[in-house]
Amino acid sequence: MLQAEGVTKSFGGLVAVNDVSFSVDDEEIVGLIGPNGAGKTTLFNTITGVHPPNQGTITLDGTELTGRKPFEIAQQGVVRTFQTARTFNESTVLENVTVGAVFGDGQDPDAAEETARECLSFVGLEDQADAEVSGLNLADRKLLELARGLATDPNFMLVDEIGSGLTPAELQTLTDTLERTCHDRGISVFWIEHIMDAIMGATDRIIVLDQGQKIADGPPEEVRNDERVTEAYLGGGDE
Ligand SMILES: Nc1ncnc2c1ncn2[C@@H]1O[C@H](COP(=O)(O)OP(=O)(O)OP(=O)(O)O)[C@@H](O)[C@H]1O
Repeated sequence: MLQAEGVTKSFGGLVAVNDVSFSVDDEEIVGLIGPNGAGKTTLFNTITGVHPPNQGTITLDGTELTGRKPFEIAQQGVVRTFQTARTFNESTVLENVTVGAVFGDGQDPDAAEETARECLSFVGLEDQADAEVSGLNLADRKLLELARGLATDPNFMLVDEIGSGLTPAELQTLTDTLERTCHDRGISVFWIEHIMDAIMGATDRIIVLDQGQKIADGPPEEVRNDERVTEAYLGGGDE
């Protein structure tokens, strides 16, 4: 279980994350939403060690993550996927995922390739193993990003706006893959997404931030009908 207590992160005078406490249980898939500038990315950065909190604590299965370096946090099994897939375009799909297993999980090359093939199969990209990454469409790049994360053998996955730019069918495939990641592989998923229908349909619980503060935390249908959440989005304007 990931547990955050009273996490605060300021940039100069701006309090981007303000006294936020929450938990993500084992094998739980939790959405993180909120208007632009609410503090979602900053909260992710406090977990991964990119921007350590000024106050508060973050633990994973009782191990203190607060104040540790990003690579140490990654070694604890916390992996993050990015909005824009950070892949090596000149290499093949299989090589990209193998790198995840070698550097993320310390596997030797043969074991890493076997892990990579299994992860590609899990996300449905096994037929593309030998394709160059530069030839993949956007949806497949996002699945590749997930496979790379899975190859590091994580127990906690942070997913950052992976749904943008996809067709409804592609989004459904991605959402199903995230749900299977959580429920079949036992990996907790903490997922920032702006596409409401996707996140409402796929998550066990949703946490809502507004202006750095947590304003709701509950099942999707409860959050959808929460007055504070509606107000935050109306006030936020463009979402
Ligand atoms: N490195 C930084 N230096 C200064 N201010 C920052 C930094 N990172 C974020 N902020 C500020 O912190 C606030 C929260 O930003 P953050 O990116 O976490 O919001 P968000 O909810 O992820 O927004 P979006 O949905 O637009 O990505 C914003 O006011 C932003 O300008």
